Amino acid sequence: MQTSLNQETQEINKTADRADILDYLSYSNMMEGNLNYALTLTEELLTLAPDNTRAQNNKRYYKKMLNDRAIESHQLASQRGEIGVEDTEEEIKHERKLDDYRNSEEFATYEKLCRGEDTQVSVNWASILANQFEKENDIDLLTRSQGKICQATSEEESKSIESYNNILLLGRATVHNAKTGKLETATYRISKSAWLKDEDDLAIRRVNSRIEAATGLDMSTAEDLQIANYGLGGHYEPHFDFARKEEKHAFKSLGTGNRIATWLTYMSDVKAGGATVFPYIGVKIFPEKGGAAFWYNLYKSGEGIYDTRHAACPVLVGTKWVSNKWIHEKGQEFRRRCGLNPDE
Ligand SMILES: O=C(O)CCC(=O)C(=O)O
Ligand SMILES: [Fe+2]
Repeated sequence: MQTSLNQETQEINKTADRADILDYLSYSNMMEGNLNYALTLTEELLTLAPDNTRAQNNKRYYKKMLNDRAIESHQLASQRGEIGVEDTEEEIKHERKLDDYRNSEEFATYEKLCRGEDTQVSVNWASILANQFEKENDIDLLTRSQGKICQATSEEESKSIESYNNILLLGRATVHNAKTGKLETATYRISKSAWLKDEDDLAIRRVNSRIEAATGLDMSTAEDLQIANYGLGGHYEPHFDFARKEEKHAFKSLGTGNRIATWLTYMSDVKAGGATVFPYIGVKIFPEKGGAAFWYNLYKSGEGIYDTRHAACPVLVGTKWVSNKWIHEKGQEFRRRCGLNPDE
């Protein structure tokens, strides 16, 4: 809401009603205990809508609460013999403070792509990738454009993957801490996920076999299929799927090498938001149920492709279901042969 208010202030052609935003924002600030700010917002609302009786009542109520609060802290201070201490400014609780990363150019590009805007693209990476993929794999059942692959799962498969049983398995998604090598939750990844094995369901076996047929890569060393569900605001900020050289412990316990490729299936449409975006190359993929995205994370030399940095944009309306298949290096020796050309 604060972001909406800031945006409305800057907009020339208004896309939202400022009075509505002030109404919601003052209420949420009151609930969080930011009474002074709630009062300021309500006073502004009353300049726009002087007859709004709820705002008139709220103004009286906030003033009374502020007054009670002042009396209470005065009494506490006098009990402690601290009379004369100046009131300090009320600090806004839960205010979103922007850290350096969120002020960075990369983050601005990520947000731009998430809004569906175009950014500068140095190469048409998506089509390069799609062509390379097409050349190496003879498959007719999939059609693709812009790195997207259609019909990766059927309606029935998606339904059975999102079944009640599997929903019960979902837990808060974690990220890998590069320093400790341990998994932990992080505010930059908000979603729920679960790992599903081949033996769990016929649908999983079928999806995995289709990925093997489509990519020509060996699935026996791949990670289990990860299903992920993003609710409102769910997102995963820019990251790499592969482990960088300094992340020595990343996939050590698996013993299957680095993540050579990612196959991402969209199991739902998303009403608004929820795109997968690649900020370095300006690619954005808005989910389409049954579609998939595929990309190599490593060159044939085994070096990481830094252009694959990507993110899951916040879901704005609706809910998003995806499944991830991370394919590993081991077992691909004859399927995707090593190369010495650094750009291959
Ligand atoms: O959900 C998406 O669009 C991308 C998810 C992703 O990048 C991941 O889970 O590693
Ligand atoms: Fe990812």
